[in-house]
Amino acid sequence: MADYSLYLVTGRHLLSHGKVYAQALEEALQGGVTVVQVREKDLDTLEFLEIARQSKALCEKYKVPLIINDRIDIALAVQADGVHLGQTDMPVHVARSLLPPGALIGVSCNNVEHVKQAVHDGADYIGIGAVWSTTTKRLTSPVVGVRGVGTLLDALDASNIRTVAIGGISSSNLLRTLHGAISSSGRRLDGVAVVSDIFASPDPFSAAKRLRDIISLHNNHVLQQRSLTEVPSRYTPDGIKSGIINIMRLIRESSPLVHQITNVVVTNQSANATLALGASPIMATAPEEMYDLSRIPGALLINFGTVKDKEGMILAGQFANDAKKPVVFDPVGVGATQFRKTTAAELLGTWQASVIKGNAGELAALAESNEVQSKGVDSVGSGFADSASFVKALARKERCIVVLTGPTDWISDGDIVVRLDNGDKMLASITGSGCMVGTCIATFCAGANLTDTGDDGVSNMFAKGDMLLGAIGGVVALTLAAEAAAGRKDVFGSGTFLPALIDELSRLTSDTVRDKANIQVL
Ligand SMILES: Cc1ncc(COP(=O)(O)OP(=O)(O)O)c(N)n1
Ligand SMILES: Cc1nc(C(=O)O)sc1CCOP(=O)(O)O
Repeated sequence: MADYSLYLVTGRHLLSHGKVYAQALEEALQGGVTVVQVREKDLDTLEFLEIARQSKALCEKYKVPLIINDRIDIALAVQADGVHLGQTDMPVHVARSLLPPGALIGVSCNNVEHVKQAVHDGADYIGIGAVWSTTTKRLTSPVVGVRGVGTLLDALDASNIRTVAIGGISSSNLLRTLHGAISSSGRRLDGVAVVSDIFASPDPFSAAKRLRDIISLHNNHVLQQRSLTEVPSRYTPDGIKSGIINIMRLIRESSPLVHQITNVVVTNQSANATLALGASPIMATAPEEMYDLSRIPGALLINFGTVKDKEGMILAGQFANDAKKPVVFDPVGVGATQFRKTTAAELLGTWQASVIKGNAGELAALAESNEVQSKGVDSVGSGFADSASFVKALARKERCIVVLTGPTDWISDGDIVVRLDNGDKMLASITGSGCMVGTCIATFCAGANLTDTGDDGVSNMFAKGDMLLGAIGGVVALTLAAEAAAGRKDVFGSGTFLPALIDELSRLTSDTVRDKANIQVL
């Protein structure tokens, strides 16, 4: 069976200055390309044939399948291994009847209908694109996005058709592409198809090798995760409490930076909550400072309550991913407007969140579920019928920790679900308590980021440390502080509750966590 993992699509016009086609192709093959497609859109037949012949000789030398784009006659003439067909090219069954038995046929797919048709037609593989925007080809269909690729993979059902993503893939977004493109049942891409990042490079060998190394890193990570069959002992209620206490100590000792791009309503109280926990807040929004901030140990919170600063949010998340810093995403009011939905999709398509936190209405909107509605930033009704299954499924889909807040808080990494029953109804009487949960989660994730053990799957590819523990710690800290504040004699209402809440965050002790945190692991 063909290995689609690094699928090169050529294009002679893209060659870097002074490069010769055959030389560039051979360097790419030496760098680890596993399939080659010859794609020439503006060559006469004779020139195309010559390029295809050269490609065939090199592909044979490196034992790599050769695919020809669009042209069945050329594929037949050079005895290529197959063809790639677009939606307006020759139908699969006609191509099949012309090609020798066993020929590979690939089809371009941009939406679920294309995918279903390709399965029905018996294609061998599909090219899903464009996953990112690209300048190599003028796109006539919308960009699918990393999360959209997962939706197309859902449409493959049990078929054994192979899949590659194409469009704008480079070494800077490959890991995000491989990690984020996953179906609800856990089906992943078989590979990625790349044009310019390899073929326009002055050094196609190094360009292909860089991509190859990222693919190996991702594959190793997947294998490592598969070998984790049991719930690790640190995720018993007592294990979790010990983990939270350890993170609390680390935050107080090391005071990590918690960079927060948040909304104007809560900026002040979020900064104070961060300080109360022992960390250092910075509420910076200018795109120009995102790189420098990402180099300082800590975590990033992106709360789009007043949806501004999108450029800064995009850059901050990308830099944080590069630096393996936690990214906590609080999509405040995402169900309220189409603009918020589009913005959330764009952000989540660009970087990998470590934790997504929201109320039932917000998370329903993100998951495109109608089970719970929102009114502005608030959730309407009593929530999900089965909150545990909901958070687990969303965590699997978004490839991160999901925190569903409410009278009971539910947290999942896609395998384990944790139920937390602390807090006080006074939290609902102040504005921004949900945003403060996000801040506390980001602060605990910053602490967890300092504890990376690098073993048994704790470290993930985009943020070092145990993000599940960080998310639980943040919720536990705020809800226990709320209980303590609400029980104080000097608290008479929401006006005195807020400062008491900040005080109690700073006074939170190991004993309180051990004795009062109400944690169940499901
Ligand atoms: C692997 C792969 N996927 C998609 C395409 C695009 O093919 P098509 O839709 O035929 O468009 P053109 O390449 O002809 O512009 C591809 N070539 N390879
Ligand atoms: C040939 C092609 N097909 C696409 C599709 O969406 O079907 S995108 C694309 C060009 C991909 O080039 P690059 O890797 O340089 O971005």
